[in-house]
Amino acid sequence: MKHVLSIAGTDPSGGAGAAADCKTICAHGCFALNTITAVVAQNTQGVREYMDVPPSLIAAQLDAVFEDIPVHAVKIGMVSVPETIRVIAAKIAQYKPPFTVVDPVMVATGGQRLLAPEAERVLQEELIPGATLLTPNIPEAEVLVRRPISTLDDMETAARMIAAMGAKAVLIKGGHRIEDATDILYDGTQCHYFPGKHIESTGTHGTGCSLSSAVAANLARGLSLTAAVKEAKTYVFRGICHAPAIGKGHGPIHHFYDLYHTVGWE
Ligand SMILES: Nc1ncnc2c1ncn2[C@@H]1O[C@H](COP(=O)(O)OP(=O)(O)OP(=O)(O)O)[C@@H](O)[C@H]1O
Ligand SMILES: Cc1ncc(CO)c(N)n1
Repeated sequence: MKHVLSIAGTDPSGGAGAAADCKTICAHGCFALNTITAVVAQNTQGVREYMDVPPSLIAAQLDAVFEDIPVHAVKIGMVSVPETIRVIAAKIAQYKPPFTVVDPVMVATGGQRLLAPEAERVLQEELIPGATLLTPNIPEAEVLVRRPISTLDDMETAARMIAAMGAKAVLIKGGHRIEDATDILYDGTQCHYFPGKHIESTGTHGTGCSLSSAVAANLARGLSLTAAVKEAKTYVFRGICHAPAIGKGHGPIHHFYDLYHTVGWE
């Protein structure tokens, strides 16, 4: 069985962050490991407040996992402040997991910031260069490239520009588009399109967390980057289609726990 580590903030309403990551990783037949970066009081209606976990405790969590259990892939989500980013980057450089998928979480669905403004540059300089794959949504990509993105051509250009910042590959997610939900992957050589219909739904809380965790799990399972992204997008699309009506705001997607059956623990 493959072990996938989520490094993320919490969501007590279970739709985003560490909870979404764990559900997704388990649904992909992998074993979910956790490191918490911030304790967030949020629900389907928005973020109320949060407290960052001290960097020494983040380091201790990561040491506890890496010294004990082989990690086949890592997914990094909410990193909040420069000190959090620096400690995670140092531990990734120390333990060198085979795959590191970075979701550069900046703003929650309700508009609340989850990344301090002064952390944007640190994320770009210290976390992007170690990433196997960076998965910004359109607003996050706009912050990174400092220009507006509206067309698919803009997305392609942005993906190439972000790859030039040091990520091996970049997936710009199209969930914020209105005409469709096409995602574009730049793999360091060429762009691949992952077309998708935009579904009008309130069950889209944590789609980004689930997508990046699904890609990390698929890479750990041995899929190629393009296959890992294709399967992950299908997983999230189906999750939105079958979203349970939970909460009064933007609810979670459905997770398919019967997708992969583990027949042995090798
Ligand atoms: N309404 C939608 N219809 C179809 N696909 C969607 C929709 N919303 C998001 N997706 C898909 O879900 C994945 C995540 O994309 P999105 O742009 O929503 O990420 P995000 O903004 O980081 O998510 P989060 O809500 O967790 O912050 C992508 O594959 C995207 O195409
Ligand atoms: C902890 C956390 N990470 C990411 C997001 C973005 O969906 C969120 N709302 N909360």
